[in-house]
Amino acid sequence: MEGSEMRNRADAGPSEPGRDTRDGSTQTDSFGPRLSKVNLFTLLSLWMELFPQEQLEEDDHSEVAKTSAVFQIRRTGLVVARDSKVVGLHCSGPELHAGQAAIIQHGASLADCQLYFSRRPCASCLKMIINAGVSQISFWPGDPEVSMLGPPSEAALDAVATEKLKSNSRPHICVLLQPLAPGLAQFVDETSRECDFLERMSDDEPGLNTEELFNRYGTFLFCISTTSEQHREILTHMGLENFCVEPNFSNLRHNMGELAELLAAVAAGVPQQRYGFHREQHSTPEPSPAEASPPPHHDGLSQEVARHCIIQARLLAYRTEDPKVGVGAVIWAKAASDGTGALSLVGCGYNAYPAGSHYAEYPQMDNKQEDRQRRKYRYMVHAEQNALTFRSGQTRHIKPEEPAMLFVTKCPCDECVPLIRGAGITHIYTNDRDRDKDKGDISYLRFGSLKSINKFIVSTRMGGGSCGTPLRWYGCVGKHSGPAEQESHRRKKLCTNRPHGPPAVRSQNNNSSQK
Ligand SMILES: Nc1ccn([C@@H]2O[C@H](COP(=O)(O)OP(=O)(O)OP(=O)(O)O)[C@@H](O)[C@H]2O)c(=O)n1
Repeated sequence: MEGSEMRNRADAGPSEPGRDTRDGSTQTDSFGPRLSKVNLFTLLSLWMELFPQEQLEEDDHSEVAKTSAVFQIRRTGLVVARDSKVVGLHCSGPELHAGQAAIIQHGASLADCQLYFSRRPCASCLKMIINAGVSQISFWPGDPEVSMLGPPSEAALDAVATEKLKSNSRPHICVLLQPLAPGLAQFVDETSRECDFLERMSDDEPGLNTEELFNRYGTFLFCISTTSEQHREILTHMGLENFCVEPNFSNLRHNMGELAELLAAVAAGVPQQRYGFHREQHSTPEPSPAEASPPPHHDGLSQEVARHCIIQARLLAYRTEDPKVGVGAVIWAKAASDGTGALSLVGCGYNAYPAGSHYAEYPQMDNKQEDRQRRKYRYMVHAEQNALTFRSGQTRHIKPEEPAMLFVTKCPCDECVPLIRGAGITHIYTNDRDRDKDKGDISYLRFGSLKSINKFIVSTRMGGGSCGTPLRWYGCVGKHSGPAEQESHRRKKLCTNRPHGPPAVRSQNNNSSQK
């Protein structure tokens, strides 16, 4: 392992200092514990591995598929970060591995980037990535891309080659896992159960058992499902013997388990069934249930892909710096052709104070604070604004011929609508809970009159939810109003008056924030 470093930060202390609570005494709400950047990137890479797979084209790819099966090539997810900002989200496709897709898209601009893989990449990917001059390669310490659970010969050859590449390379090749901030797992679990998507369903179908729906989808694990013995064997073959000794091994499995459960909880908050994004029709009355049968696909984007992307946005929201409301946004354009089908990342972000600033220096109050100077609104950069500012690079300017899709966990506000339109976004996927509200310092009045952009609003299937059941569409003005809505609005917050949980964790210096 000369020249490279295998680091386990699994037993490092909290990744970020505690939040400055100078104003805490007057704050009734405070955002919960925060996801560390390393863990966000790790989670996004794991989630990318599950990007809905495009159908293999029989003629072109069947041979590739057969070869992959023989060599047990596992699908892999990849996050490319530059200066701690996500500039690429990739996954293996029918033909290209995730690492190869990244090389094709970014080329030499991978230099000095940090790569987060959901599996240790195979030697053919690794050599190209090292060659591109990346500064760091981190991978999830489970079964590698050339699976150790398959035929041994290929895996053994690949393991020898990757070890040699590691020992001769400049970039740090390592395992980076951080423990979750205290209380984060519980916070994510609670907020996922109260997620807008589940909440909307229970509002509309009061009898619906959302708890059951939540639990049903919360089961996938990343190499946590292998037995301890198998896992030890895999680690040993990968040259990670140092993880096999106690207490390292238990710490590693514990940290992996926590992250996998967190991802499962976030994904479970956006159920696959009884739910979907549906295009809002302009100037036409809401169709009756009998007429309403939106196709499963719209503009070529399946419900599965839309769900996948909004879950990415929800993961980003757990990096918020807003004391009250976490919002995440991700923008994809139709362009590339790796495992993401025809999608290529434009940018992503979450709501936060301006990059490089000290959180505590800024007002943090909401509009319940009478002194307007102490309100956060003039300082907080919105999720969409960060996603548009920190795009993936020159190549990711939004081109008129490439439909650009924004997935955002909260309805765009009046400050963001002109930016979104001006940037050339063609599709918005969101929910419409605050739509048409004027809250004084922030208002949501312009979204409704936005006609030039296709709007897809989360809606739920009515009356049993079998595939043939007609759908009822939402996105209608003023649907939620009155005390019930206000109560529901109060509960919708990612964190509102949490009865328990540890003190909030906050970075005082957000130099490295993804903006
Ligand atoms: N599309 C949006 C909408 C809102 N925000 C974020 O959400 C915050 C405002 O949230 P909102 O719920 O409208 O207002 P609050 O005053 O926080 O809460 P309340 O509902 O109690 O008024 C903004 O500061 C911003 O951080 C965002 O990032 N992107």
